[in-house]
Amino acid sequence: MEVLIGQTHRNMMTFVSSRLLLSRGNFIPLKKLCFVSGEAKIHTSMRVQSRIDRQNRPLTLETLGFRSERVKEKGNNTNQIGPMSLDKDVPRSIKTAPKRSVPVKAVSVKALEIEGAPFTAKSFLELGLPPLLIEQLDKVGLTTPTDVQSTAIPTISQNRDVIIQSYTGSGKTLAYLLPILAKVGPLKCVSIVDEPDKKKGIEAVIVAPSRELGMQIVREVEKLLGPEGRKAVQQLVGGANRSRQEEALKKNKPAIVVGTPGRIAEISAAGKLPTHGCQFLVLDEVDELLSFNFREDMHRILEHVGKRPGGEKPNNKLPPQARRVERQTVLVSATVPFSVIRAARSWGRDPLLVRAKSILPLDSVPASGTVSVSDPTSSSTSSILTQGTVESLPPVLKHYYCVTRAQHKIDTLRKCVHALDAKYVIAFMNHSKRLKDVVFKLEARGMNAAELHGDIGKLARSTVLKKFKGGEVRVLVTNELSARGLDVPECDLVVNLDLPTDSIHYAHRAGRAGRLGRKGCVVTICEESEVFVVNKLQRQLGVPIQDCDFTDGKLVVSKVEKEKQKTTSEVAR
Ligand SMILES: Nc1ncnc2c1ncn2[C@@H]1O[C@H](COP(=O)(O)OP(=O)(O)OP(=O)(O)O)[C@@H](O)[C@H]1O
Repeated sequence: MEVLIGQTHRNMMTFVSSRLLLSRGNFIPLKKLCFVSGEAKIHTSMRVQSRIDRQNRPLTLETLGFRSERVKEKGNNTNQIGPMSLDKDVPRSIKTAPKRSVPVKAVSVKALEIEGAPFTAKSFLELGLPPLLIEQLDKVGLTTPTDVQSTAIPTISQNRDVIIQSYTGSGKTLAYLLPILAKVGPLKCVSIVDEPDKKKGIEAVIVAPSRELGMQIVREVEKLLGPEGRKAVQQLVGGANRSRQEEALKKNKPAIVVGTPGRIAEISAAGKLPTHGCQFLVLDEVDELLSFNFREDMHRILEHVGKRPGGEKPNNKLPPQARRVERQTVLVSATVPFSVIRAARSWGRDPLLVRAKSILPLDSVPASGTVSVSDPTSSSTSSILTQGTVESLPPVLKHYYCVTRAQHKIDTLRKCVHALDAKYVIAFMNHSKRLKDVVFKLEARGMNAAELHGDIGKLARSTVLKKFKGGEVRVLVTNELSARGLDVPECDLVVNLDLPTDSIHYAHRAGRAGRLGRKGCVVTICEESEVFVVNKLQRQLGVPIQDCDFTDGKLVVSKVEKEKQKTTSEVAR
């Protein structure tokens, strides 16, 4: 069961009984929603389901402990950078909800008695962040929160354990960083006074699965802290000099550390990371962090960062959300398989699943099994097994596949880049040994390319990334290393030269393009014998992947595909 969060006036949230499907294209204010009985065929852009809390009261922002302070907006902002300003062709409702190409049957929908919800905040001011932080956001040109930021910031501010799930490039990093910076470090709320005698340790630990992602998060924090405050954050990523990191910890006494599991666990085991009083533990790309490779390090981190829930007894005289004595755990990913739901339940206290337009208490999510999505290749509304990839793809991304022989793949890639006139291309392969060969062949045909993978050393990795971001390299040929978190906002084309292993890997690779509402394409170049895998992927992801070719410098969608799409849209009508 889920809760719909919509735009109304009195900053309150409530729930809808039954599943409600809204028409794609226009965002409908909640108070305008009404009963729909029987079966109605409507395009779905958002699923709304009911949720009743444990005491059988409807879950509202107030039951979450949130009291919104509407703050008057400060005049007109000329430097507004929001999803809307990035891709003017696409209405907000499409950008914030994944496309489903097939009509689904709506069951009866009850009237909504909602008059207010703060989640369509128009500025960061509305989310209760401290003035110093708002000022800093303004300085770096950030004024409008994305939808997932509008839901996650107030929820985390109310000390809730959460899983943040939202599609790639939707701004999840700031969704957890801002409520942390509101309580920790030099930009925190002035009303938070440190106890004078208390020895200050690390107050927030952020874990990421790769060095690149870790450094990207550090840069984001440093950008907000500014030159004076940047010592409040320390990177603890692998591959960097450990003794320098330990010295910096001792000298600067940072409030926040960001790092990879191995290095954090190593320094913690050496007794040089004072995290026992830590307030926040964030696991970014949590489904990856749960993998076997990280098991031991993650175990140490979970045991030693802050107090685990269930230890000390909370003071019942305080209001519910002020009672918290243990660490707050925030899990983040675009893809949330059931292993993450199970982990959140065992590591957190009454965790919530926070999405761009909904908040879902985890105790209402089934322990295992199916997540219902519409199947784009059939006209039925069958429930299919997904691997947590529902709503993981940016809605504006277009997906294609092109069939070719193995020996023609690189030539097809070159044609694809020209046909789409793509400027920032990331091409994924499964084996790093073959990357060099692809780069060589592309360069031989006059296309600037470079390889990026774990074996080239950290300095070379940084240089290649810098060149790619600077436009010097047009095609970045890489492996799974770059699939998660890599943020190159200009990336307009992702190519799968090898098929990803599953829909989760497809989603993360694809999400390097079409970031924050920008246009982008994903092209999977495969052999005839692999087409069934592409079909399976599109079923699991709930997006159409169209058969295409590159002829006379243009992308041509196959006739059969066009017919299929036509039939689909007729059924939808
Ligand atoms: N409110 C905002 N206004 C403008 N730009 C933003 C805003 N929030 C985030 N961004 C920018 O959007 C881009 C994508 O953000 P981010 O990397 O946090 O996405 P993500 O959801 O974590 O993606 P992924 O799942 O791929 O890691 C970044 O360049 C970030 O600086």
